[in-house]
Amino acid sequence: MASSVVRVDLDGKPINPLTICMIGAGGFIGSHLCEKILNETQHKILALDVYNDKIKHLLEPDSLPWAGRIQFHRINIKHDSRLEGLIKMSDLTINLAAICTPADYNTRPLDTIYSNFIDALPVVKYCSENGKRLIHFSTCEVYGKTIGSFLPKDSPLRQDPAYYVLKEDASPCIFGSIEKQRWSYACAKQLIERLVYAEGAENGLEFTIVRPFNWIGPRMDFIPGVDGPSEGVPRVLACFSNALLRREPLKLVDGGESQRTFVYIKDAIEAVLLMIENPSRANGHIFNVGNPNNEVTVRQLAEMMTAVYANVSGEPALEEPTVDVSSKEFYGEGYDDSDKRIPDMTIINRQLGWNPKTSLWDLLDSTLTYQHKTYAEAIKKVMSQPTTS
Ligand SMILES: NC(=O)c1ccc[n+]([C@@H]2O[C@H](COP(=O)([O-])OP(=O)(O)OC[C@H]3O[C@@H](n4cnc5c(N)ncnc54)[C@H](O)[C@@H]3O)[C@@H](O)[C@H]2O)c1
Ligand SMILES: O=c1ccn([C@@H]2O[C@H](COP(=O)(O)OP(=O)(O)O[C@H]3OC[C@@H](O)[C@H](O)[C@H]3O)[C@@H](O)[C@H]2O)c(=O)[nH]1
Repeated sequence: MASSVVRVDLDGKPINPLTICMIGAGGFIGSHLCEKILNETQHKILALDVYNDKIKHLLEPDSLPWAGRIQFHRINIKHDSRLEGLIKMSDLTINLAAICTPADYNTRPLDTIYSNFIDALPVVKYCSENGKRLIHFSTCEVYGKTIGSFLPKDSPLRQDPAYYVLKEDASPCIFGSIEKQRWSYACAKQLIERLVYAEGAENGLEFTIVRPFNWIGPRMDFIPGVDGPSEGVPRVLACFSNALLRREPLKLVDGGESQRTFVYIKDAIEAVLLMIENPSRANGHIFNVGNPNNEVTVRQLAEMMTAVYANVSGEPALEEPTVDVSSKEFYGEGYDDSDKRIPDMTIINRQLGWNPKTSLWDLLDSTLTYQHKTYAEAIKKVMSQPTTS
């Protein structure tokens, strides 16, 4: 519950209640951010999205303690004249709306580019023209590949952090060729970052850019055939959860050699709340938000999730828990991958004093407990239905 004690910022100054226009509030990150803001602050939320399933529990019933502080607007920002008015009514806009599943980047590159660049343009423009603060969600994918990935496999320099740690103000953005349409998303996100940055430099827009590094946890994406299309391909957490729930082998794309750092959504959301409530420390900055201590290869992630799920569900793991697939088979033509993603934490540490807390084992334990509770019965039902041939 939000306490009546006056909240203070990192410099000890009282925080006035804000009205926040949150675009994409019905998604994975948005749902956790809404929950946190409603539970712990007095801020008001104008929640914009095309869907609200993931925030239904925050909207109903009317007797909820924060009922007057969240208002849902079913809006597609591609074409809705209400957008500017809602931004004008707010102190701060947070833009989370995007197509952000890799399976779409090379198969629906136009939708990906429109969603991540063109559709975000009016949001930036309305904030700039109306003197409103903007927190824009970008991605760690803007870094693309590491410099180290271009070194010979046996080069000792590959072990040198200078060749792989990703720094907001120093690392280059390295993408593949245009035929590798995987990079359509990263490229669109990079251009909108540059636009936001330029609005800050030329027109004084007060902005913060967030680069999430694989935030994971409950409510991420969908389970194909249960709360999303059967043929849909979500991000890796939901792909692996789906396989575990169905007792099918986890698919390792191109050997599962790529590396990722995973951060627990609840840790990451704390960083976002610090940005919201400390504008003087957050404005004008780009922040990596990730957990450099939680690095694994995708193969290791599969092994850990298999072990944790066996524990959570009480069902023994499959004898052959993984299977290799090529990226062409899994994602189609034009897929490419980031090799390694370690966030440098200097800027977020210095400006906001934020550090992630949760280990990968712990976050997988709570997330897979949620997946099992939420989906195990539904999957049994789906799997017992006769398939149409
Ligand atoms: N989850 C991560 O680890 C991660 C990593 C890097 C970047 N990001 C970025 O963070 C943001 C949120 O990601 P998420 O994981 O919550 O994704 P998500 O898909 O769960 O949420 C995005 C939400 O935006 C909504 N949306 C999309 N287009 C819209 C439109 N035209 N009008 C209104 N609503 C629209 C969707 O319905 C969805 O609810 C995205 O910008 C994404 O690129 C996330
Ligand atoms: O079933 C699967 C799914 C995915 N993978 C692999 O697992 C890795 C991670 O895949 P994810 O689906 O989580 O997506 P990525 O980490 O590549 O990109 C994500 O990162 C940052 C965000 O901007 C986006 O949410 C998304 O682009 C990739 O190497 C992918 O090839 C598998 O091996 N098997």
